[in-house]
Amino acid sequence: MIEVESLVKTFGDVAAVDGISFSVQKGEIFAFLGPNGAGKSTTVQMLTTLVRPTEGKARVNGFDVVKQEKDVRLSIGVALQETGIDKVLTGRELLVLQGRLFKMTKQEAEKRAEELLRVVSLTEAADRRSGTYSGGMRRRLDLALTLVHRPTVLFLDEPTTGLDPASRIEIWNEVRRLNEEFGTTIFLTTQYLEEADELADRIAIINHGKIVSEGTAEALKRLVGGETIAMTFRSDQEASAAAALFGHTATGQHVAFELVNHTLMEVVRQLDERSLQPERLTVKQPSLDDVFLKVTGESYEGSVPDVD
Ligand SMILES: Nc1ncnc2c1ncn2[C@@H]1O[C@H](COP(=O)(O)OP(=O)(O)OP(=O)(O)O)[C@@H](O)[C@H]1O
Repeated sequence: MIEVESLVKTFGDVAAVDGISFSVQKGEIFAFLGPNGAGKSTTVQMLTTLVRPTEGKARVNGFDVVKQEKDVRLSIGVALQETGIDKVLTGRELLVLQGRLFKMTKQEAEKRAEELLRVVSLTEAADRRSGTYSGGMRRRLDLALTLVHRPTVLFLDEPTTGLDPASRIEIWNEVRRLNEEFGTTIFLTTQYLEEADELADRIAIINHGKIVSEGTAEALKRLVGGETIAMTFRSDQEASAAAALFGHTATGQHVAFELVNHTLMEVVRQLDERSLQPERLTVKQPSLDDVFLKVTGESYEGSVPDVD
C-alpha cells in the first residue's frame, strides 16, 4: 500500500529526510517512531503530497506521490498535528459538510456522519459545537473527518501528542477499531515508544532523517537481549553464593544477569533448594527505550516533552 525508495527531502543544508526506504502492507499499522525533529512530519507530508520530495520515489495505493498526486489524495485520509477544526459547527455538521465536499448527496453524507460518529464514540456529543469538545474528543472527530470518503490508507501525524493519558488510550482504541473493522492501512508517527509498542504491527525508528532500525516491537526488543533478573539479598555472602550458582558475580548484596541460559523458574528453584531467599526479585523486559539507546547511542528520555 505504501512503497518508499531512497526518499530525501532537504531544506537548504538540512536533510530533514535523508534517504529512507520502507514498505507498508495492506491492513498493517506501521509506526514511525522518533524524537522531535527526526523527520517524521516531513515524511508524512511527502507521502500525502503536501511536500515534494527532493529525491527518491514513493507510491501510495499504487500511485506515485509526484506524478499522480490527485489520485493519491483521493485514496488517503490525513490527520495532521494541528487540527484545523471549525469550533462553531457541531461534530455532525462538520462530518456532513465533509461528505458534501466529497460530492455525496445530502442523505449519503448524513448517513455516513451517523456511522462515523458511532465509530469514534461521539454519538452523544454529535449535536454540540465542536468548540466545547475536550482535546481527546476533537482528535476523535478529526479521525472521523479523515474517514468520510472511506480512504484505504490513513496517515496520522502524532495523533496523541499533547493529550492526557486517558485521551491517548481513547485514541488508541479508535485507531485499533478502524484497522480491525475496516481493514484500513495506517501509517502513524509518534514520539511515544509506548504508543508504537501498543499499536503498531511494525515500527521504524527514525533519527536525524534516517531509519536506524525496523521490525516488530518484539523483534526490536530482541535486538537488545532478553529479560534480565535482578535480586537483592540480606548479605553480601548470600548474594555471592547465589550469583555463583549461575556463573555470575554479585555486586555487594545485588545480583543481576540476563536470563539467557536459565529460565526464571530454574533460578527460583535453584535458589530455593539452597535456601537462598532474595529480599527482592524483579524481572525486567527490554523496553523500546533500550532499543533506541542501542541503535542511536542516544537516550530517548529527555528528547521528548512530557504530556501531562
Ligand atoms: N519547511 C521547513 N524548512 C526548513 N526546515 C524544516 C522545514 N520543515 C522541517 N524542517 C527541519 O527538518 C527536520 C525534520 O523536521 P520534521 O518536522 O520532519 O521532524 P519531526 O520528526 O516531525 O519532528 P516533530 O515531532 O517536531 O514534528 C528538522 O530539523 C526541522 O527543523
